[in-house]
Formats: sequence, structure tokens, C-alpha cells
Amino acid sequence: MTRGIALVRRPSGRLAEGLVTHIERSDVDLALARRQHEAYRAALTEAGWQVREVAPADHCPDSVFVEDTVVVCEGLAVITRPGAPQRRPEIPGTEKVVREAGLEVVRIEAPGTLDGGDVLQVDGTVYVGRGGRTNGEGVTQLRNHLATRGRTVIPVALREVLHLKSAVTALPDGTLLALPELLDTTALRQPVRTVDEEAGCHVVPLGDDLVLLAASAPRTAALVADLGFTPVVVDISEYEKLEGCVTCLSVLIPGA
Ligand SMILES: CN(C)C(=N)NCCC[C@H](N)C(=O)O
Repeated sequence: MTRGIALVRRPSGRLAEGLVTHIERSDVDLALARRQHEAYRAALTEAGWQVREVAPADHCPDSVFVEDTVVVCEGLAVITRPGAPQRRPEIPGTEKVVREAGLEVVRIEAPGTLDGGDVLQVDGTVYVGRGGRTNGEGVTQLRNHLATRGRTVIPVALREVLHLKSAVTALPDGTLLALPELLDTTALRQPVRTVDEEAGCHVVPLGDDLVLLAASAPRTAALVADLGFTPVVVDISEYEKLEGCVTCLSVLIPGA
């Protein structure tokens, strides 16, 4: 039994040159990052996902954060136009794989910008973060594309944080885990549980009661377990040094 496809992209040899915006730059251990990525892929496989790799892009330091290049919703792949121009060469590799997977492909076009990390899908609602990377035109284009799938798109203002999913994600029951100081929570329709560690608002529901989260969020792992879910914990320290989190390293395509 497979739950669907999990797109991933192995880290570039230039990973350490990845962008940092809201944190101080610190040294990235590439060998450790590669081992952590292997363990991340293994966690997805173990949870029942068929891992499919986008070809590595060594010239793109941030390409491991594959989530930012595509938004997938009910058989539709919206190829993004990342807000950071230096990340746009990541796009063709992702597009090739989603086409091969048989998804319908549409695009965010200039002057629109949209990063997949700014898009959080919860039931029929799609929240889109308005911070540094996604602009109003990008939100409008996404809204038009996802209207074909009956989705409602709601913009959410971000504060000092890179992406919407750096500040809020959803548990399998649709409740949200968030750090309220990082975003305008009045836009959110689902109940919000406040966490007390930044990595705690980054979770990926893997199906059934499984919830993927980072080793740097031990109190949230305990909360998740206390709520009756099963935490799947991975160490992604080298990606966190580049403002990455567990969501950014994959794109889950259920049923594919
Ligand atoms: C939810 N998040 C955080 C993401 N989807 N992406 C992280 C990208 C990090 C990269 N260094 C950058 O600055 O683009």
C-alpha cells in the first residue's frame, strides 16, 4: 500500500550558500545534511509514501526546499514563480517530474510571485502568506487556478518570518499549530493551538495519525503525542540553519 508520491530533491553541493533572511548565517555541514536528508526520505518511505526524486540541481543552493517550487491540489500542479529570483532556475526540474506523474500543469506568471512554503491547505481552505516572497498578483493567480478545484484562497499577513508554513501548519484533525506573534491569526478559520518553540509550528501530517516534525521541537512532539497522534521525529538541523523546516523538504501528492 502506498499513500501517494512524496517529491523530494537531494541537497545541492552548494547548500551552504542557501539564502538566509531572518536569522544569522551559520556554517552548514554538508555531509551531515546529506545524512539527514537520507533519514528524512527513509521516514517518508516508512510512513507509506513512494519517494520520487526531482533531479538534483547543483547550481541551485536552495533546491532541496522543493516545496517552494510547486503547489499540488487534486491533480493540479501549480508551478510557482519564487519570490527570490535566484531560486527560479529550480523550476524546470520540478515541472518535469510533475508532468511525468500525470498532473495537470499550470503556472504562476510574471509579475506574480509565489513560494510553495507560503501555501497551507487545510480541508477546502487554502491560506497564502503575504510576507517577503509572495505578492498580491501571485495570490490572485493561485486563487484563479484553485477555483477550478473548489478551493477558497485566504491571504494571511506575516510578520518577521520567511513563509506562512514557518509560522503555522495543520495537524491531521485540521487544528492549527502556530506561533501567534509571527502572523495575523484573525484570518484563520480553524482552531489554533499555540506552541512555545518555533519549530513546533512546522508539522507534516503523513496519513492516519502520523505527524512528522523536527527533533528541535521536543515539547511539541510531546503535545502531539498527548493529542493522540504519533510523532515521527527527524533531525534537520542543517536545513534549519537556512530557515528550512520539515515541510519544505517534500511535496506530498496523496493518491498519486
Ligand atoms: C516553509 N519553508 C520555510 C519553506 N518552504 N522554505 C524554506 C526555504 C529556505 C531557503 N533558504 C530560502 O530562503 O528560500
